Amino acid sequence: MGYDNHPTKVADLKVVLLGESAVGKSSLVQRFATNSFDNNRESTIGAAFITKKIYLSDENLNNNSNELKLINFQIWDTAGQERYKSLTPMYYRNANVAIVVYDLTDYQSLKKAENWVNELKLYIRDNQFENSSVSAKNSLTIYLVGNKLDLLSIKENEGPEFPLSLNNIQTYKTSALTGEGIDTLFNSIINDVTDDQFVDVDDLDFDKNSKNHKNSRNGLLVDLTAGRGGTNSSDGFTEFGGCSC
Ligand SMILES: Nc1nc2c(ncn2[C@@H]2O[C@H](COP(=O)(O)OP(=O)(O)OP(=O)(O)O)[C@@H](O)[C@H]2O)c(=O)[nH]1
Repeated sequence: MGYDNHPTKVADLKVVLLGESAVGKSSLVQRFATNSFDNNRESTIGAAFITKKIYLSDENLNNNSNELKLINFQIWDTAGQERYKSLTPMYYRNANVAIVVYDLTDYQSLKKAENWVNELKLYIRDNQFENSSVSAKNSLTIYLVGNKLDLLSIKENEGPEFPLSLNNIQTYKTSALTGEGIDTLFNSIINDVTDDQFVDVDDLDFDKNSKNHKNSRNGLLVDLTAGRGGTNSSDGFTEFGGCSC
């Protein structure tokens, strides 16, 4: 099957990034979206919104049904500065995935990540209480990410010791600077998307004329035309909407 074919199934995946300021949330998103890194990134104001399409190639699928699946990542990159904290529930509400980021070289940022995980657990508990039959479509999965792996020397230990409350959370180590660990993190997120999160394209108004530039990366077909918007002072976007980055 050729990849000029259109996807047969599509899943919208709402992702939110949370964590202390300067741990590298925006840099992780940039690495994922455009496989690039910006040394002079400015702190996010409010939140930034980025979209990214990932096509799942045949070898990613556990069946021989000639299906091409598409995951539409809708990523909210929140500002880590304390003054924006009260806005954050607005972004994790209705999210499918929360990526809680800390800096592997900064113990305080791990404590902050622990606070976020506890807040998210309370949200999940209350949400499940309200909806007794929660499907994967409307549940929230937490991924804990220690970033700046490149700053840990081989001799050093594996980063700060984990508080017990974080023991049952999936954890990953990344470097937005080198790209190490980014594919592992996002492949896990993709693998955790369940069948009931996909809808048949026949049921959607899919734009059959859209042209996507696809690139093979670790078995995934990656659409390099990521869109972004939001209020990040470094790129000057002041409203939501698609533009190339
Ligand atoms: N060495 C190293 N530096 C990184 C890495 N990721 C980000 N940085 C740097 O850390 C600083 C903060 O990165 P950001 O991506 O802006 O951090 P943030 O968590 O989005 O910060 P806020 O927007 O304030 O919440 C920048 O100077 C980045 O260049 C990494 O993996 N390794």
